[in-house]
Formats: sequence, C-alpha cells, structure tokens
Amino acid sequence: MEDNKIRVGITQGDINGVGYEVILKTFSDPVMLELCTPIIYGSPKVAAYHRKSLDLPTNFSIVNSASEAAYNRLSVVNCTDDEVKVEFSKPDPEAGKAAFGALEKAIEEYKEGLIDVIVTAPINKHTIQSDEFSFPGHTEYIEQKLGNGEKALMILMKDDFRVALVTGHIPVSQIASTVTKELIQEKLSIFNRSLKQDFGISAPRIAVLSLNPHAGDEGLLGMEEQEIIIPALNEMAAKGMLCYGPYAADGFMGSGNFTHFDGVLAMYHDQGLSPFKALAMDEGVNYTAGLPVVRTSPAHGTAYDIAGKGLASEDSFRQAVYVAIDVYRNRQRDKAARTNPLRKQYYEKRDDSDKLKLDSVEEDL
Ligand SMILES: NC(=O)C1=CN([C@@H]2O[C@H](COP(=O)(O)OP(=O)(O)OC[C@H]3O[C@@H](n4cnc5c(N)ncnc54)[C@H](O)[C@@H]3O)[C@@H](O)[C@H]2O)C=CC1
Ligand SMILES: NCC(=O)COP(=O)(O)O
Repeated sequence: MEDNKIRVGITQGDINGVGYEVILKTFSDPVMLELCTPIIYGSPKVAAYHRKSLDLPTNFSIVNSASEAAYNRLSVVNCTDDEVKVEFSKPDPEAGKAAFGALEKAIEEYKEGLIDVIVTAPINKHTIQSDEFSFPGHTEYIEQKLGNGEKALMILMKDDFRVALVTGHIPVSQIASTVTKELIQEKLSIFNRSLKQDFGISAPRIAVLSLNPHAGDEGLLGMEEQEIIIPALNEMAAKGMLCYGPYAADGFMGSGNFTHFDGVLAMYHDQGLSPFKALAMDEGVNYTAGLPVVRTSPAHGTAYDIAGKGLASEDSFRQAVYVAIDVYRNRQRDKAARTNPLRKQYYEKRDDSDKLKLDSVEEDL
C-alpha cells in the first residue's frame, strides 16, 4: 500500500442490477481517487462487461487483495467464478452467489485490517439466500459477522435529515408485537450515541414517531403510545436524553417539523423510509450505525427496471462513499477527544470547605 488514504472496500452486490454502473460512474471522476483508495470485491470480468455495455470510461487494476491496491487507482479483487454470466434484470441464484462471495471476502479483508470501511452495492435479497446467508439484508448479516455483540441500527440519511428504524425487515403483521419499551430504548441509545460519535452532534435532539394513526388519539386508535412509547421516552428523558414525541408520522413529516431535529426514530420500515425516499432518495445513504465497522450503501436497490440501460444515477452511491469516509474520520476524532478527557471541575453548594470537586467522565446513554 503506497498511500495512507482511507481504504474503501466496495462489494459488487447483484451483478444483474445497477451496482456496477453506479460504482464505475462514481470512480470515473479522478477526484474520487484522490479522496480514498477504492477496492471492489467482485469480478474484473463482470466489471469489464458492465464498462463495455454501458460505454463507461472507468479504468481499474486487478489485484489479489486490498493489500496490493495501488495509489490513485480503482482496484478489483476477484472473488467470483469466471463462468458467471451477466444477464441484466434477471433474478439469478448464480448472481446471488456472486454477491455473497464478494461480501464474504470484504468481511474477511476487513477483519485482517486491509480495508477501513465497507460500502455495499445493492443485493437481490431473495437470490442471495442460501445455507450461509439466511438474513433479510446486509444490516443483519454484518451485525452478526462484525458486530462483536453490538446491535445495529438502520439509518437512512441525507445531510442533516436522518431517519432510523425501531423495527426493520419484518412482516407488517409482526410490527406491533415487536415494538417494545426495551427495543425503543435500545434503538434510541444507539441513535443518540451515533449522532454524537459518528456525526459530531454534542446534544442530539431525537424525534420519535407514533405507531398508530394520529398518535393513537389518546387511546382511541390504539394503546401502544400510552403503554409503550410514552413510558419509553419518559425514562430516557429522565436520564438526560433529548428525545421527544411520539409524533403522528403524517403531520410530522408533512409539516416539515422533522427539520427541527437531528434524528427521527420511526417505528417501522415504510413509516420511515417512504417519506425519506420521497424527499431524499436521490442522494440518500443507508448507514448501519451501532457497530464497530463503518458500513454504508446507497439508499436504492438493484433497480432491475433500468439495469443495463445507462440510466442509473450514481449520486446516492457517491454519497455513500462520502458518508463512510466522514463517519470513519469523525470516529477517529471522537476517540482522540475521549482519550484522557479533562474532568469537569466544580464547587459543591452548601460545602464550606471550598474543596474543588472533579466529576467522573460522562457515560453515554
Ligand atoms: N442495500 C441493499 O442491498 C438493498 C437492496 N434492495 C433490493 O433491491 C431490489 C429492488 O428493490 P426496489 O424496492 O424495487 O427498489 P429499487 O431502489 O431497486 O427501485 C425503486 C425505483 O427506483 C429507481 N432507482 C433505483 N436506483 C436508482 C438509481 N441509482 N438511479 C435512478 N433510478 C433508480 C428504480 O428504477 C425503481 O423505479 C429488491 O430485491 C430489494 O430487496 C433494496 C434496497 C436496498
Ligand atoms: N430498505 C433498506 C434496505 O433494504 C437496506 O437493506 P440492507 O442494507 O440491510 O441490505
């Protein structure tokens, strides 16, 4: 390795979707190569196929591992069977196998310290399923593989607009029974910590959405607000967290109230992601908070309807690279700031001794 730029490991995702298109378009800009050292985990053959089909100018080097990645170059580590064929827009278990192989290799090299962050191109969540990958998505898989026992939180973000989820990829029929006081508090704690450490916000303000229409209308339309969400918020607020709500989701988003908060915690996937994508999908980023590893992805999926046509925008993928780099740097800064912190000094009221007291280091909620 000839440089000390952040090494961004990129997994190829589903080879029949728009993954390679957005990756190659992003790194056709030489400025991106000054910002980081990108390493694609995938297939030089498949990358070349996409480049030719879409008439893209992006060049890359073939390497055996990220340890060989060259300065100012896009590199590709081959982790895919050369026999695999690209068939644009086709859901194909072979493509699923290729997506999984790339993810496995990236995780292996991350563990070896060869890459600093992981940016994933979209997978087809159905075709990737196998005995080795039985998860609803990257979030849950990476939580298990690289979480060291920590829990993940899915955050979709664009600039200061950040939406996180209490429940994720579960059937709608299971949402109400999955939303518990403990789960809300767990997600709030991860969100609060991430806003501080990953985004440098010292006292984050978090809005929490209700589960039922109109926040339950005092119990008329459901009791979860009264019995679960409000007690969860009250306890966290008593510990000093700046959390507010529950807000009725439709009016909260429609009125623009969300702009007054650093983060919005939604109760379920479509409650949070539908308004988010309506407002911010173009440059939206999916960030997996709460884990030791920094992992991002574009907000979009495989987009089979436009695969191979040259129509996919790379904006979201480019932002995913930026966010991964920013969070990585913010974490380093936060770690440095927390090493040997100055302790707060104060005099106790009603203590006549004039004795200076030192408090203990603040614990994260
Ligand atoms: N992180 C991941 O791996 C994710 C994977 N998926 C998977 O992707 C597949 C398709 O999911 P959908 O819900 O259809 O969402 P999608 O994001 O693939 O497509 C939704 C719409 O947005 C458009 N679109 C998506 N990306 C675009 C881009 N870069 N430029 C321009 N237009 C774009 C598509 O053409 C389509 O009309 C599913 O298998 C899903 O599970 C979905 C989201 C994230
Ligand atoms: N809708 C968001 C999404 O599907 C994210 O999936 P993944 O990042 O967990 O693979």
